[in-house]
Amino acid sequence: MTVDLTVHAARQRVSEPLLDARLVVDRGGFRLDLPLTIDSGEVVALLGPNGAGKTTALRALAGLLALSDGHLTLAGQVLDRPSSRSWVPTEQRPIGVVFQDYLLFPHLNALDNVAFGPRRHGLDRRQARRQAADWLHRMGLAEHARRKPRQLSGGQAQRVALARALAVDPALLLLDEPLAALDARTRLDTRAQLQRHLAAHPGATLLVTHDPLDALVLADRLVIIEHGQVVQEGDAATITAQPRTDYVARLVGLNLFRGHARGQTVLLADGFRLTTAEQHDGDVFVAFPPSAVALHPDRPAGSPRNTWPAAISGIQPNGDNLRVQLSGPIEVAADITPLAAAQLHLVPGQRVWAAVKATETRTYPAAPA
Ligand SMILES: Nc1ncnc2c1ncn2[C@@H]1O[C@H](COP(=O)(O)OP(=O)(O)OP(=O)(O)O)[C@@H](O)[C@H]1O
Repeated sequence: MTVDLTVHAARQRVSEPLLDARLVVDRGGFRLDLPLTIDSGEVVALLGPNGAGKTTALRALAGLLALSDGHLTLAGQVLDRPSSRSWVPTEQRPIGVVFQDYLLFPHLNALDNVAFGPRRHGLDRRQARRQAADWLHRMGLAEHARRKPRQLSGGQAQRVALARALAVDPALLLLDEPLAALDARTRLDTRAQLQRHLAAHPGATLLVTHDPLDALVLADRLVIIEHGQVVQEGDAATITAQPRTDYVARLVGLNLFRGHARGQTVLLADGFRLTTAEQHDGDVFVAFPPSAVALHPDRPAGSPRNTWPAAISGIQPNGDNLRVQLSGPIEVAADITPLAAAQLHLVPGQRVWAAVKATETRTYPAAPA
């Protein structure tokens, strides 16, 4: 009988996510209420605009902020549950943290920075250093072991910080904007290396980032929060195909409108009508990429298109193209080539005609599936 129960309990444990949390934190007038589960080996990216609650969530997980309600369970251990007054302090949580600005100890060399974690977890100096040397080797930093942080490049320092976090074999790895402080080139290399190390990490990983590319490359699943609440969650392909808020649409580089569909016509709240390729009935989102928006000096001929007069409110470089912000009956972004911009003599304030083919739009129901 006892054996059966044990087996049952073990099976239950296997099917449970490694991290199982509902993070409720009240801070002044702000409330975070974030259900969050992460499986072993899974990388989840937490995205959101400024002030959405990402740092609050990280701090609650790390034990730097107490939950007001909800629970936080990691590898079967309750780390924080206000209702049962359960609380495990930061230093006893099996969690590794990598911050944007590395936070390495400036007076310790790379080896001792990495050895710090294992030392704190009870290994003696020699064992801790051996473990640290092994991690530096895996990170391709063996020859930099004796260097102080100021003698390392940004990318190297970030890898030392990652080695330090992983050296304690954490059940949960927290990455707070880990690539934000790096220049573009280093970022590319470090992102690729990080991807390899995360794939090998058996624990759960939560990556907080503003950068959609980091999230798309590094994460298995995206959780997007706004005002302390989840607004969208899923894999990159689903979110990219069907954004559900303006923030998510901008994140994935799409123009997004909400309206009421009847057949191939969608009536937006301000009375503007968009013609779509697909037929729908009811509340829908209509999305199209900036590259689908064509600009013309005069009203374009041919009618099965959406056309409207617009004014140019901004122009910025965007990769090899220019991203043009348009105001008018609807606000959209358009991507055009520098050559087209020169031919149209585009300047802010100028009036143009915008056009989007119905076949370039995607329409999907606004009520969550
Ligand atoms: N020490 C504090 N006391 C009270 N409110 C706070 C405190 N720190 C942050 N807040 C509030 O909590 C909310 C969430 O902030 P948080 O820093 O978690 O957002 P974030 O998503 O990390 O933003 P960012 O991307 O700008 O770092 C904000 O409304 C902020 O004003």
